Amino acid sequence: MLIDKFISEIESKRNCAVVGLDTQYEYVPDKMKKSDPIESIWEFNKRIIDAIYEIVAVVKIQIAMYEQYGVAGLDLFYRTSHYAKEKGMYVIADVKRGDISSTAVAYSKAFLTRPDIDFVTVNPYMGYDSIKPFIDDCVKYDKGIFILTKTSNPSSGDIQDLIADGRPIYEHVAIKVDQWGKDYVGERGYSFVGAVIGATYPEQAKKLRALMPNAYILVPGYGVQGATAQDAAAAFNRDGLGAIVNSSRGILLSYKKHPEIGLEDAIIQEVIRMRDDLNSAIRGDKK
Ligand SMILES: O=C(O)c1cc(=O)[nH]c(=O)n1[C@@H]1O[C@H](COP(=O)(O)O)[C@@H](O)[C@H]1O
Repeated sequence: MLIDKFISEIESKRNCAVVGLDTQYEYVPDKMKKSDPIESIWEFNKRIIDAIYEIVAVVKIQIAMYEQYGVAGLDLFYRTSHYAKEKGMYVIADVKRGDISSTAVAYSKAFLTRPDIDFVTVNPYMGYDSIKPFIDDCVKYDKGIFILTKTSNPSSGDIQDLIADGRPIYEHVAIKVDQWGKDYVGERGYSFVGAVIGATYPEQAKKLRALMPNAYILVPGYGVQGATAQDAAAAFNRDGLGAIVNSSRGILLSYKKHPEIGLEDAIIQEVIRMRDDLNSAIRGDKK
């Protein structure tokens, strides 16, 4: 199962960090900027992937950053996913889809039938029939999903924290994630039905971790959104597994903090710093 191979790859790289390719033209170093934003971003993405693929197992590509450039941007999204896959990386398409089942079937087909995409993010607001087409395709094509459960943003509590039947809605979502994923647990004890929990909510993460012990958790919010490795560690199980931690701007823009070194060196330095920071918080490794 994909989820088992995915875990082995994270273990062999000893790195649960996800590099978020939320790339936009403004992020490209001035020296690399060409008149065509698409080609500039492509060059930037390729150089980042070339720099990281031996030490990082996973990239997350945020589709909104590409869609803002229209059809050429979408083509760039797929060129990027294809390139990362060619380099042996796991690819999460961060698309946050969710709609009635007939539409969800099409959304799922758009991403999960592709060999260059391993996981998608989905929104559970519309309930099980909006998620099931993705689960069916995960079975058919050996893929995985991450279901938004407690998101990292400051307003995530507006709806997710409301109390229903004595507990916050995000806990109800976690219980559903656990139920929906129970039949799809691989050899390593994790299901391909995963969850998203923001690193910015560590207290909630502890409870949620216990409510869905078999879910792999995508943890955004490390770095620019203010969460620390200690915060992110709340989403992990005792086995040191069970979660992956994303940083996008923190890595993409790291070259600005180190003008004295080249782009690749700055990216590698930041990725290694993040990896060691996480391993120290999760397993007590020496930094
Ligand atoms: O699903 C996500 O990845 C996600 C969920 C969430 O709760 N919060 C969150 O920030 N994200 C995504 O994670 C990335 C965070 O980017 P940085 O804040 O730049 O590291 C963006 O692509 C967000 O869309």
